[in-house]
Amino acid sequence: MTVTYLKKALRTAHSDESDVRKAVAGMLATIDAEGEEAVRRLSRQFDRWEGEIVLSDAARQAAIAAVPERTKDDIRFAHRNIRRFAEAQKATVLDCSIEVIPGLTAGQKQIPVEAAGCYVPGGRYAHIASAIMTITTARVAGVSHVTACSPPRPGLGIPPEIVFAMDLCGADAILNLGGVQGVAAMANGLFGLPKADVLAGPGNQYVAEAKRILYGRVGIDMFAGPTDSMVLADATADADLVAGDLIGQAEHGYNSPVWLVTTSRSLAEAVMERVPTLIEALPEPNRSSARAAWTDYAEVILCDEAQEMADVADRHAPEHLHVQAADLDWWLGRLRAYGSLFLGEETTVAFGDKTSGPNHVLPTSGAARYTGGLSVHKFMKTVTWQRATRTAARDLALVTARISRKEGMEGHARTADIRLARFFPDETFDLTPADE
Ligand SMILES: NC(=O)c1ccc[n+]([C@@H]2O[C@H](COP(=O)([O-])OP(=O)(O)OC[C@H]3O[C@@H](n4cnc5c(N)ncnc54)[C@H](O)[C@@H]3O)[C@@H](O)[C@H]2O)c1
Ligand SMILES: [Zn+2]
Repeated sequence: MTVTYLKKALRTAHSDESDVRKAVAGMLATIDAEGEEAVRRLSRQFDRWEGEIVLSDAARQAAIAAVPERTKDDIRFAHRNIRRFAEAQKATVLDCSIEVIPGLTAGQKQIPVEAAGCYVPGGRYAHIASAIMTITTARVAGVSHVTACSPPRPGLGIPPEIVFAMDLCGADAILNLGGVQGVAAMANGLFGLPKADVLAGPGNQYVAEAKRILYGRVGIDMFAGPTDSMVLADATADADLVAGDLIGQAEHGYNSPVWLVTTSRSLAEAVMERVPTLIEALPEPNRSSARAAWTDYAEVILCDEAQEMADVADRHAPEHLHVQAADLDWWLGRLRAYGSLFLGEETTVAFGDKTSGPNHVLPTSGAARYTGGLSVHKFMKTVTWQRATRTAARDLALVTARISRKEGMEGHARTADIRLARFFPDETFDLTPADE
């Protein structure tokens, strides 16, 4: 491959992994040992929060009353779209059954988990949309109990718009908790709430690492840490739109990579020229985040042809992938690794982030190589069942006994033997592997 880096990243999402891992593992161990007391202490330490942990009904209603009507309508619009999309997904998650051999019927069933814990990030921005994405999806999947948590603002608690969204989307309980302590409180079932079976939601590197370590004890949606975005653009793309889209996503945080991959040197140069102006025009603290993300993490990659651009995209496996190039159907057919794909300049990643329908909780740091984003499936278990007639049991028992003996598993073999003896007392069977 002959790609040319017009700009190279100085750091990657994996640069400071081991420090974060150590810090988070220590915090989780403390919470395991000391429970709610440790959670309160960490909440004081990281979020300067001294107030109630489980939001009371009165506080919930007070927050809802404080949200302007237009904001409520906007949140309802987004909720409707995200719910409609999740419901369409749910309709594709089906039970099935077949007769595998005559008399042996087997099937799969979809069972939602009992309890979900939804993390709504909020350290820097008030991620209203993350509340909608996680809680709505859990509800559509059929989860019985949904807990949501988000970092409280010192002295104020969770921003009222987030509380409104959590309530609208169906959160049973709301915790004034962020970070590792929020994730652990939901996983461990502290503060009188059920233990979460699945944790979902994006967050910073501490949140993502806490979920990763807890995985196994609980299910998680995926590794969803610092956000990343790639734009694939050819000579037909509009440099202003491309530059704006890159910097728009770079404001997420100092460690949010954005990548431009293009076949057009002149487009790349035009974008790189516009970027500094766009960064400087942002308010603080967004400006500092975007500047750091651009300086340290961004890449601009020049390719010879579209096929090569697609290969670069597949290797990065970006969370968000935005094609601003000719022949959108070709790209849709060709691209293999992304969390969510945006086709054409009429849409943009921010539409997906906030309102359009497909989920915005997506795999980051290359996790799109092996998983898609949050969907109803992540809150459901595909389980299987089987039942047999005596005729089918006869065929199955013979083979099971012989394979079990080949494996050295005599106990297994005897569960087959006894059935043959019970169900077919007048017959004799050769239950040793044929070649012995
Ligand atoms: N992948 C996605 O779908 C997606 C979507 C939206 C946002 N995001 C990401 O979510 C993240 C939001 O980050 P945020 O920080 O604003 O909010 P956050 O809620 O994820 O994290 C805030 C919490 O981090 C904890 N914390 C802060 N510093 C710490 C430290 N030194 N040690 C231990 N814990 C510490 C605090 O307890 C605080 O409550 C961003 O990285 C953004 O890119 C991802
Ligand atoms: Zn975004």
